[in-house]
Amino acid sequence: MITFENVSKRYPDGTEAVAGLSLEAPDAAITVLVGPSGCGKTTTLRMTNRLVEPSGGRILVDGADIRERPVAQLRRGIGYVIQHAGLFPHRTVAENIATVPRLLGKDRRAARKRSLELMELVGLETVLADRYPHQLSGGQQQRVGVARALAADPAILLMDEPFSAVDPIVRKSLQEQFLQIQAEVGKTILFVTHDIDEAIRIGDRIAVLREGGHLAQFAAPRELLEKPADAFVEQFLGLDRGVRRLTFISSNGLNLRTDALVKRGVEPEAGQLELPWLLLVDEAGAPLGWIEPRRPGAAPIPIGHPFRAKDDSLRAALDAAVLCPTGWAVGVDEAGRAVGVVSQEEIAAAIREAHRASLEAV
Ligand SMILES: Nc1ncnc2c1ncn2[C@@H]1O[C@H](COP(=O)(O)OP(=O)(O)OP(=O)(O)O)[C@@H](O)[C@H]1O
Repeated sequence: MITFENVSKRYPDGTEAVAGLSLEAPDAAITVLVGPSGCGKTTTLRMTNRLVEPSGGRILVDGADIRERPVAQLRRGIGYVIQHAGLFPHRTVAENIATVPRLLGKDRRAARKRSLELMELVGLETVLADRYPHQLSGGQQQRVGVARALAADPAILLMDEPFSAVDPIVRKSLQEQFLQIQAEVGKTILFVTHDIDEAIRIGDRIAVLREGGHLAQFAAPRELLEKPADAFVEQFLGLDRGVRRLTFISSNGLNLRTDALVKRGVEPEAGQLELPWLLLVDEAGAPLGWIEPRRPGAAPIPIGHPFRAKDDSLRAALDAAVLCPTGWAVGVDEAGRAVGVVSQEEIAAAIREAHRASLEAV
């Protein structure tokens, strides 16, 4: 656990970068520091590995003041990933990753073996091991940066905007993979970003900072979206926080109807002819499109995208319903077979129900 106790930083020119920051970053969790430019996120991160010394307060790792340990020893237990990866340009990928193990005295072969293992962990093909950083894409470089930070198996990872130098699609895949890696390695992570969507996607806890390094709110993502502490946090979260909080509510409480499913080549039953729409499925149960029983022979209407009935959120179900011209969402199982359909109206009722339950829980 990393504990900030009333930490402040005033730079020599008088800039108040961080003011009275107190928070606890729990073990094996991702704590995100988010806020507008200049609010002291990087300063806070760099105080944790003593690249910057606080002007006041204390930082503790597992209860011990970080000033009581030699800096080199402290940093050995802390991996650091920065924007643009910060790789050594004249070292190959494998050599970059092996930097710290080599410094710690690991022999060349063992260090290379570890590099290759880490490349696999972060989703890099090992054929890239002997390339130089400039021969990699931005996303690949970021992965090398993460692998290098993990190389000495530190308990703590500090990550400063690690995914911000790549395009949104690569960024999303880096985020997803990062979450998978974290599920495996369970590090205590402090992650800086200015992007609230990234914070909500990856954070277990989110610290929203405002100008001058003041902590505006420290909460889990769902709580942040449901109960922003003040107008600043609310504005920072953006206009669609109502829809985004549905990401944290499971869709498995939705009542999926199965009477609207009809197999290809099978005549609809009498009761089905009363329904406005029927979902045509193939022999294996995969959705093919919507048909109108009153207009036999018309081409099926595409379903848009389905949602995973067991594990997707209400947000995914709602999105599927609003994207489809029929206003119905198709729920599928892990094999992509339709398990039922649900209307926008029923999803809206489930949202109201979830809202009421969360108000009652307060
Ligand atoms: N070495 C320094 N000397 C003086 N002022 C500094 C120094 N480093 C940072 N600052 C100032 O401290 C404040 C906080 O900077 P910091 O880099 O911690 O913010 P940030 O939230 O990480 O910003 P960004 O999102 O733009 O990277 C800013 O006003 C910045 O100009």
